[in-house]
Amino acid sequence: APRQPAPAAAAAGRLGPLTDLVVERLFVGDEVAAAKFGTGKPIDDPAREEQELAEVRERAGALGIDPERTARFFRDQIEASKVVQRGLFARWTAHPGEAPTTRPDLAVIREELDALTTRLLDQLVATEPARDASIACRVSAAEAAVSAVVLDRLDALHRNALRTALHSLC
Ligand SMILES: O=C(O)C(=O)C[C@]1(C(=O)O)C=C[C@@H](O)C=C1
Repeated sequence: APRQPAPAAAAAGRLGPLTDLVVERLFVGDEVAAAKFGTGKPIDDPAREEQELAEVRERAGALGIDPERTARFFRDQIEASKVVQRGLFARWTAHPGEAPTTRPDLAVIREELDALTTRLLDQLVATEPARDASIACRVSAAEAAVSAVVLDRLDALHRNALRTALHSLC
């Protein structure tokens, strides 16, 4: 069964709180997979993605952070969710006994994703000065990622997804 989305444990460093939200969103990907698996509903929903990206571009502008950079960050989060979903679909197809037995409501899950978007935007604002092209940013990102992997006990699939999610952070 997919892990229930829970607040991630506190990852280390100045990018820790942002990374915790990123991990929380990855685990919502488990819920999305459970909502779609066996229904014929495709993992990719380009219209929903465009709506999410348009929304964050607009809100980024209002928050005083770069709209295109913010959209790129969310594109990475969406791609990471798809890494999780594809991996779980493959796992559940190969091992039907591991497939979820209850199907969550995608509409409810999307409300959770929308709530996470607001919190992620707040953290993008808070970390904006730290997210430059510096070595210090990369060290902070690595510190946060490594601690999240350990504290949240991320398996190989979620570790890969986390790498995708943090790809353009610095
Ligand atoms: O809402 C969905 O259907 C999801 O699969 C979640 C999500 C996302 O991460 O926001 C990921 C892939 C889809 O293409 C659209 C959105």
